[in-house]
Amino acid sequence: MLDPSATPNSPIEAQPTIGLIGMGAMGRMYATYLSEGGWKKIHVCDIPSKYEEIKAEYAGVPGITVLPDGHRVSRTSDFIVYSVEAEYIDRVVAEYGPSTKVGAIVSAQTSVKAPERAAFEKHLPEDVYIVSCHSLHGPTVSPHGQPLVLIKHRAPDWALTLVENIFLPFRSRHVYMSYDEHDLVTANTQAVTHAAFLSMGTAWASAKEYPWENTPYVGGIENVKVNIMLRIYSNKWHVYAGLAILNPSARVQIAQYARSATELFKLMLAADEKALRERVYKAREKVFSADYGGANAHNGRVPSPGARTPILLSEDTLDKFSLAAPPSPGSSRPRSPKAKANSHLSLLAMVDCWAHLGINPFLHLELAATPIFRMWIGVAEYLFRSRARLDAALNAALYDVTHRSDDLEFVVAARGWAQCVAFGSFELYKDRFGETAGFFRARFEDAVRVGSAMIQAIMESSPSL
Ligand SMILES: NC(=O)C1=CN([C@@H]2O[C@H](COP(=O)(O)OP(=O)(O)OC[C@H]3O[C@@H](n4cnc5c(N)ncnc54)[C@H](OP(=O)(O)O)[C@@H]3O)[C@@H](O)[C@H]2O)C=CC1
Ligand SMILES: O=C(O)C(=O)Cc1ccc(O)cc1
Repeated sequence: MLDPSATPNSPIEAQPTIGLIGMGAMGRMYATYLSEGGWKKIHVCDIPSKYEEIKAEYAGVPGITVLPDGHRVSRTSDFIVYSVEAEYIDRVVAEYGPSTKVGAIVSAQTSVKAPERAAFEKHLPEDVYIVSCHSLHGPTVSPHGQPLVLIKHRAPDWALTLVENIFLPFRSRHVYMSYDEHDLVTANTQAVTHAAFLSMGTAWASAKEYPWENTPYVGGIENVKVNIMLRIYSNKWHVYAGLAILNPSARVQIAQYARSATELFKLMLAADEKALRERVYKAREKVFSADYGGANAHNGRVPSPGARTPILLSEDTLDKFSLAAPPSPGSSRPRSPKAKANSHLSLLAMVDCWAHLGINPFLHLELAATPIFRMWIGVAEYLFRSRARLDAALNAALYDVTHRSDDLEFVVAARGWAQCVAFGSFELYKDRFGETAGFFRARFEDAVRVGSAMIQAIMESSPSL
């Protein structure tokens, strides 16, 4: 093992060679920003069979050299980032890790860190350092201003400084965590949020319903739900499967989400107004009151939700980000009919789940929120901040039976996703994901475009976030 105290200053030259193993969506995004940021020696590879194709694609791109495989990248690079499927990280590090250049710094983009850490500790030589990373956003979101988690696991200070400098072109906000903290935070934020959106998508697909065509629900925060659901289903299934199945904390959160949805739905079926109101108000108090002190609240550093500007824009502004067909020339689209309240089971269950698990979403919002998690809190606070809106949802949930079939589909979907994650089956996850994604595929292109514009507008409207 290198002695960090013996190497107080970086022995690596001013233009380090940066290695990227895995040139999928994230590897490519890293290559683009590092190249545009002026780094001159970026060695990249994907699996050997894609060598010629990637070489042709990157011919002439400043700074980038495509190599045939991870051995060549590992042997020649001072800083290496693996951006491969979480499910394969052990296999890939086992193969290329032993080729790592002496004294290099090794990192990975994996969304769940437990298997990555195990792979690094098992397969990397002792004379290399580990400073890992995780960009908390998808490949189509600009990294500017987004959180970039940095994990100094086995390294001297200069190595962390070097990694920070290499990533400067991203203009991301660096967030420092340990491997364990990372997995707990991302279980609380990403995994359970994705479970909610995956369930919405599966419920709509099972009901053979395109939600943007279902007029009672179209517009406002419903646009946020639909756009984000589609954004998730248009991404790679393995990203969501990995961070849910391989993160032990995530199972607990996802199971609680399904339990919350089921229990609330049973109260709705029984028309037990008293119990439902008590439970939902209690959750609201716990999650949204200023003096909330849940298990994850850190020394009173929790910002008061009442003191913050709400995350979401007005409903009128959100109406613009719709996937519904544009009005024909000369006619104006009627204002979205919002008179019909939605039972909002997916949101009631989310706040109930946060309350049960002692998760303070606002603390995560400050430190390490992905854009999707940010939107989701925004939707939840939109409903829960207003007693009138919340009561309208509860009345709809209890007494408007037209919501029952959608709510039933949602509960079945949430339970199915939770069971799939609990079983730890990548195959089942892939099949479930693919089936729902197939139902929505035709709208992915539009959804990514409209969703990116919506995320951008929401970010710009709340500069403090
Ligand atoms: N997409 C996202 O929103 C985010 C993803 N992440 C994480 O980043 C990592 C990569 O995700 P993403 O880029 O989206 O996924 P992709 O599937 O787009 O990219 C992964 C790439 O790694 C390649 N690969 C697999 N094995 C090897 C190997 N032995 N040598 C070289 N390349 C290999 C894959 O090839 P093949 O396809 O042939 O298997 C693929 O091209 C994942 O761990 C994910 O959790 C992190 C933040 C955001
Ligand atoms: O914002 C989200 O939650 C996304 O879905 C995009 C995403 C996916 C995986 C990550 O590790 C980080 C971000």
